[in-house]
Parts: sequence; structure tokens; C-alpha cells
Amino acid sequence: MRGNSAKVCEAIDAFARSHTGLVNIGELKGAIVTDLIAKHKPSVMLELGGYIGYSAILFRNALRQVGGKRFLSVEKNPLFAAVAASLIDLAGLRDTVRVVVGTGAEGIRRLHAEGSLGTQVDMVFFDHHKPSYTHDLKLCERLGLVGKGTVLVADNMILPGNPKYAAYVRASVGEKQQMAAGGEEVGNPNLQYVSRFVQNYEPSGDQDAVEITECTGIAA
Ligand SMILES: C[S@@+](CC[C@H](N)C(=O)[O-])C[C@H]1O[C@@H](n2cnc3c(N)ncnc32)[C@H](O)[C@@H]1O
Repeated sequence: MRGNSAKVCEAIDAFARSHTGLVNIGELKGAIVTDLIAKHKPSVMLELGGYIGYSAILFRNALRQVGGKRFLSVEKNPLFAAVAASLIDLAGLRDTVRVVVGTGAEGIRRLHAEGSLGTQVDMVFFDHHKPSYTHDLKLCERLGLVGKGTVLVADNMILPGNPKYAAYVRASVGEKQQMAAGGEEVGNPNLQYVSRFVQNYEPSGDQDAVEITECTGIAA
């Protein structure tokens, strides 16, 4: 298994089938994201909510196949982050996957300040504290990290669901300007998004969905 990321993911999938309690994205929803990586060929990908490293290993492997450079995973819980780092090492991906311990917002600020995200982030995977998705997206927007071509992927849009995030990424520029004028936290309302809801299943067999949002431009 050492050095073989596919085998590490298979072992986690097998464990998830026979035990309850694991909250990794799993094979079916994971394939939606690896297909997106194959299509968009991101160079740098940011993940918020690393857990034990399953998605980092799966997505970094897909990223490597399209010539991507770096995978950055932010995880709040230091124990999960340590397990992730150890499984990432087992998968042979230690050199190109970085696990950052902290909240999504802390990780974004730290990685941005040191230049690790570049001028614009290619793909962001939201899979952490559900109420923080919108706040952390707006933080990325304010820092200028979201631009034309950025792809946002948000997990758990049914289980448990995230109406606030869905409303924000599906809103028009005019609607977002109104939200901002109404006192909501402001990101960059001028970013134009095209968003779709894609359903599949959790490792438990329960139906869930991801929201895939592409930034198609910035309104003048
Ligand atoms: C659903 S799990 C992530 C699963 C992982 N992406 C996978 O598919 O293998 C959610 C993770 O987010 C972490 N988390 C919760 N709140 C967070 C926050 N505010 N910032 C960063 N991580 C957070 C949790 O500790 C947990 O490990």
C-alpha cells in the first residue's frame, strides 16, 4: 500500500462500508470532483475540512494526473490533521499535499499571506463547518482569490443542506448587490457565478449532493 494512493483510498472505502461513523466524501461523490479536476485541470486546489485525508489523497492523485502542483488542506482538529498527514505520507503524497491546522478562515488568511494560493485559486472544496461555507467563500472573494475560471465545490448540500450558501452562489450580481446593501456580509458581489446541484450518494447509501459553481467573469 505504501506509495499507492489508490490503494490507501480503497482501504478507507472498504472500512467505511463495514463501519459507521466515517464522514469522508466516499467513492461516488468523490468521482464527481475527480471528473471536475480532469476537466478543469487546476494547478492549485484548496480544501476546507480535511478530516483524515481521504479527499486530499483522492483529489491530489487526480490533480497529479493533469499536471497540478499543490493541494492545500485546512483542518481545524489537530488530531484529524495528524491522522491525515500520516495517511498522506503513506500514500506517497507528502511533498505536494500540505495540511494546515486551523479553521477555514485562519487557513485561508495564512495561505494567502504567504502566497501559497497564488493570485487566484483554481479550485476550492468546501467540506468543513457548514455555516462557514458562505463566510469563507466571501473571505476568498474579498482577498481577490476568486476570479474568472475559479471552480467552487461544496459538499453536503442535502445532508444536512446549506440553503444560505446555495442562495449566495445561485444569485445574480444584482441580487448579491441587494444582499450586500441589506447588511449581509460582503464578499465580491460582482463575481458572476454559474452553479449546478449534482446528486449522488454518501458511503452510507444516503442521498446527498454537491454544488458546483464556476466563476464565469466579473461584472464591470
Ligand atoms: C466532513 S469532514 C471532511 C471530510 C473530508 N473532506 C473527506 O472527504 O475525506 C469535515 C471536517 O471539517 C473539520 N472542521 C469543522 N469545522 C471546521 C472549520 N471551521 N474549519 C476547518 N475545518 C473544520 C472537521 O474537524 C472535520 O474533520
